[in-house]
Amino acid sequence: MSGARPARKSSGRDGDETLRAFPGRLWCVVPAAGRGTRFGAQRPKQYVALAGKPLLQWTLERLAACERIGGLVVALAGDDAHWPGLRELAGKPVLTTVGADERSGSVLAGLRALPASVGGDDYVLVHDAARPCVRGDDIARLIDRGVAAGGALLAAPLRDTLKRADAQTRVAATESREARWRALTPQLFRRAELMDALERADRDGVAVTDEAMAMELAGHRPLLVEGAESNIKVTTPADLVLAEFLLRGLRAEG
Ligand SMILES: Nc1ccn([C@@H]2O[C@H](COP(=O)(O)OP(=O)(O)OP(=O)(O)O)[C@@H](O)[C@H]2O)c(=O)n1
Ligand SMILES: C[C@](O)(CO)[C@H](O)COP(=O)(O)O
Repeated sequence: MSGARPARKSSGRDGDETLRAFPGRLWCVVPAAGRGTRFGAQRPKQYVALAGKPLLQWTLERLAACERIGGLVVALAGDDAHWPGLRELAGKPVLTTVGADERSGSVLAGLRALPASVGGDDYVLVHDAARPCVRGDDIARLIDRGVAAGGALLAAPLRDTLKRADAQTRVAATESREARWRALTPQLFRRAELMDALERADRDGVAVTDEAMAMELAGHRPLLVEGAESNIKVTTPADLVLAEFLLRGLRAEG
């Protein structure tokens, strides 16, 4: 990413000349306002170098390359000093807004910053900036099955034996892995329903860790759509090594 510019709240007017999002394609909100505490780098992990580019650049490029996505809204930290001022990727508009102290708040800010042309009943995607290895075919399958189901998320079935630990990190119990899945992103919901669910969780003081949790609390039953195990979330430095390996494989696939 070229020279950094401070994050600023984009209004619909900012990208009017490119807001003609590709007809029939969905907008994607990208929460990218985290601090990367568990990663422990000098800069927020979304800006650490990954295969020669900032991690966030990979994620945004992979989303913009997806045929089914028409525009991106990136929620940035108010003091983000690394954002390069992108306004377009692959001919698709890139808008920004200021995120919040929690991921759910950043997602809500992104939903609010979507162009007015995105109606309340329109489906939108939410994808972590920290997941640079997402596959376009997974996104397409999520959209096709999620729209039919009224909302969905990519997920991976738990394949390891699951242990619960006591305070001394010793096995307290072995938990069933039957019907247990790991939630991934993107997650796909109607704009208004998701905003209502997130606002309701916030009012109720419930800390939701993904969009589907907020939707479940609001009475919805999102569909799990199996996604690639390679769609990892970069949380610690060890994940970055794996992400570089996975990206190389994705590039080899073309
Ligand atoms: N207040 C926040 C917190 C997180 N995120 C984003 O949500 C995604 C998943 O969050 P996580 O992996 O937990 O990132 P961090 O919160 O930065 O990591 P940590 O918890 O280690 O600080 C990331 O793309 C992150 O930038 C966000 O937009 N706003
Ligand atoms: C949204 C998510 O990636 C689904 O697994 C996860 O909940 C994010 O958690 P984090 O602690 O904010 O990284």
